[in-house]
Amino acid sequence: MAAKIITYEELKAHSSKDSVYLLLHEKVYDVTKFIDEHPGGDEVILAETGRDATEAFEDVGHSDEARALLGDLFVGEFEKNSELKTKKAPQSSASHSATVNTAVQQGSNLMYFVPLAMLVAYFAWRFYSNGSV
Ligand code: HEM
Repeated sequence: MAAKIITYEELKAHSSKDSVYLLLHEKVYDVTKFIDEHPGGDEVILAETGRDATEAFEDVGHSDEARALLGDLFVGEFEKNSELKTKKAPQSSASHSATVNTAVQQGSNLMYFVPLAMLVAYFAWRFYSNGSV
C-alpha cells in the first residue's frame, strides 16, 4: 500500500502539544504520545515542528534504539513538491550536482593522466634519441 502523503499545511497543523508531527528525512512522524517520554525533553521537539527536523535530529547523534522507535510513529511521506524544501536537493539540482561531480572526477583523472603521459613521452624521446646518437 502506498504511504500517505503529508503536505506542508498538514505538518504545520500538528505543531502544538495536542498533536505533534515531526519531519525527518522526508518522512513524517506522529510524536504526540512519545514527546513526554523523550529523553531529550519536549521543548527540543516542539522547537522542530512545522519544519525539517532532520538536521537537529542528526546533530544529536541519536542511537539505533532511538531510530528504531521511529517505525511505530510513522504517519506518511512528506509531499515532495511541498512549499517547504527538505534537506535533500530537488531532482533538477541533484542531477546538476551529479554532473558537476562527474566533471570534477574527470578533471582529477586528467590531473593524473597528463603528467603520466608527459613522463612516458619523455622516456620514449630519451630512448629514441639515445638510439639515434
Ligand atoms: C521522533 C523523533 C525522536 C526520537 C524517536 C528521539 C529519541 C531519543 C532517544 C531514544 C534519546 C536517548 C538517547 C539515544 O538513544 O540516542 C534521545 C535523546 C535526545 N534527543 Fe531525541 N528523539 C527524537 C527527536 C529529537 C529532536 C527533533 C531533537 C531536537 C534537537 C532531539 C534531541 C535530543 C537530545 C538533545 C537528546 C539527548 C538527551 C540527553 O542525553 O540529555 N530529539 N532522543
